[in-house]
Amino acid sequence: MICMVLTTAVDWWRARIQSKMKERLTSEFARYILRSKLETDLTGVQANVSSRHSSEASGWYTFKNLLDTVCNVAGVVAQLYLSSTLLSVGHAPIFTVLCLARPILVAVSSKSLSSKPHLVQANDPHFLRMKSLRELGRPMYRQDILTGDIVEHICPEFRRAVNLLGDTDIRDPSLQYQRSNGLASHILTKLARDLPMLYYSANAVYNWAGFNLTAIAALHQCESLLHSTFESAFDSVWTAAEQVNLAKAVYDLEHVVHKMESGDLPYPPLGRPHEQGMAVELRNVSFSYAGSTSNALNNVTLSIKAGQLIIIVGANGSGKSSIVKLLTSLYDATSGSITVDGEDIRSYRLTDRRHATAALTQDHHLFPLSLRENIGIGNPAHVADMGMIRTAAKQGGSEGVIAKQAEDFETVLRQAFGTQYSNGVKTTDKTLLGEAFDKILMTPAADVSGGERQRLAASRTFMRFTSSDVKLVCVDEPSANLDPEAELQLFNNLRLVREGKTMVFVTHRFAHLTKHADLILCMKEGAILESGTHEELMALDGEYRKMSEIQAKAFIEFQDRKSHL
Ligand SMILES: Nc1ncnc2c1ncn2[C@@H]1O[C@H](COP(=O)(O)OP(=O)(O)OP(=O)(O)O)[C@@H](O)[C@H]1O
Repeated sequence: MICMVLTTAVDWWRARIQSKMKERLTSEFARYILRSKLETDLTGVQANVSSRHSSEASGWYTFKNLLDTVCNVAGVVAQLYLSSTLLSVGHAPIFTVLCLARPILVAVSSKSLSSKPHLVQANDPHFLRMKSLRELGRPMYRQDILTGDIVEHICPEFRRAVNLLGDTDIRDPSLQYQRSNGLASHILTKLARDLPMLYYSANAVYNWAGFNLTAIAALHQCESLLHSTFESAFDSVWTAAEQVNLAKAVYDLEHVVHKMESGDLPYPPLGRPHEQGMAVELRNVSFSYAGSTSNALNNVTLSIKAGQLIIIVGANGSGKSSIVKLLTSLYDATSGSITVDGEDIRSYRLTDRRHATAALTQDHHLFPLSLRENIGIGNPAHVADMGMIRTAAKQGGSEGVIAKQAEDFETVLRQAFGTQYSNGVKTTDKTLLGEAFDKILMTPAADVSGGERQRLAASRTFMRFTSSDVKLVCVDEPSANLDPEAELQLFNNLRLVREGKTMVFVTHRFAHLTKHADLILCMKEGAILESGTHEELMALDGEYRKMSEIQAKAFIEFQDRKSHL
């Protein structure tokens, strides 16, 4: 009775601290995983560094499994001791071996992928097609599917893929692997279970003097306990091995392929006054993206002096954005050299290089945070400074966008869902729960248009300019979603904060910018075709002049249309 009370008390106490420990360890691993993910370079993201095996819960389950293993082994030792005291000296080892037979057979014959290094790839074309078609149910495809009126095409195609797949086993590969044990080993393991019973039954018949009924009953009980403890001990040893691998995978995230090289030099270099902006030189730089067979940049040589305003123009795919990605340290050059203020770019600390550059592109996303934080985060040191945030909003042209939102600067676009589910409650129920559920589901998520998103992203970049660390600004066609007036305003505002910064503009609509440019680069097929000032390039009568004239024509047509309206 004392044992029972003690066990219950320990169990109660264990359940309480277990849930607390689980939450703590899981949150700690979640923080670790988040940091690793946030720090992964674009090269790492493209290399698709798998995080399939690294989950927040891994650490906890590893810890729990190791404890279970220790408990199970202790249980086995205790039960072996008990059975040996019940048996005469000669019988104890045989009885133990017979009890061990089944768990050992199960362990030897069972096949598990978990502790083996393995690779899995689905290659059945019908399975892959079925998966792809199933993806089309995601909300991101909804508009294309509705406007394309293709529901009636997708459903039969899905059925066709399923039919073609037939009876192919599509369960998890580890389950498929486990199943393939032969019938003989199956029968053998079943038989092994009865070995101890056979042994003491035979002994009871042939050696009845050495066995009494009480001993048999106690042994029977002991044997069942031993079976289950052995089995769970083996199980927990296997699972612990697997869990340790999973926990290791979380720590491996830290060694993710960060291909970007980082040096030791601080930037700006200590003791060197740095008021003018970053000076950059590219010498015979070639660059190709991971997995790509062709070069995005071929032997590019160019010199950007501190504080200059550079404009890069050229056809689609000519390598303009790739130059920006090298300048903003998103990638390293494949060959050739890039120097910043006279030193190899890779000799500077990567974090310093990133502090010193700011980029405004058309690929920015708004974070699921308040609009205030979305802008303020541009300069984390002043994330709560409403004065600076309002100025940045004005400069980026997002003041009006924010004023339109229900909660002004505090509006959160696409708030992450917390816990949200219902059980047996429908939105149509005329009950308090039904109404509450309806309200939860019907609260529309605030959203903005493409151009408005662009303005908010621009405001974040303006906020970033408030940091005196920024010495190079790269603006890569941020105007794709902006109307011409907003675009002009944005460029003018960007020029106004140019002081002490080198600026690189990539644009297709360069007419109003050229007069401010110190240098214009015209690119074609990954190389710089022409470079110089607007007048010099016009005099060359080449690609730049052609593009410029097409643009001027389009501009005149636009002005004509505007005056007619
Ligand atoms: N992530 C990527 N992976 C592989 N290849 C890429 C990637 N991004 C760009 N490329 C290729 O690199 C080359 C140069 O692309 P880049 O984006 O630099 O051109 P761009 O002049 O900026 O084009 P656009 O005017 O269309 O923006 C193109 O051939 C493109 O297909």
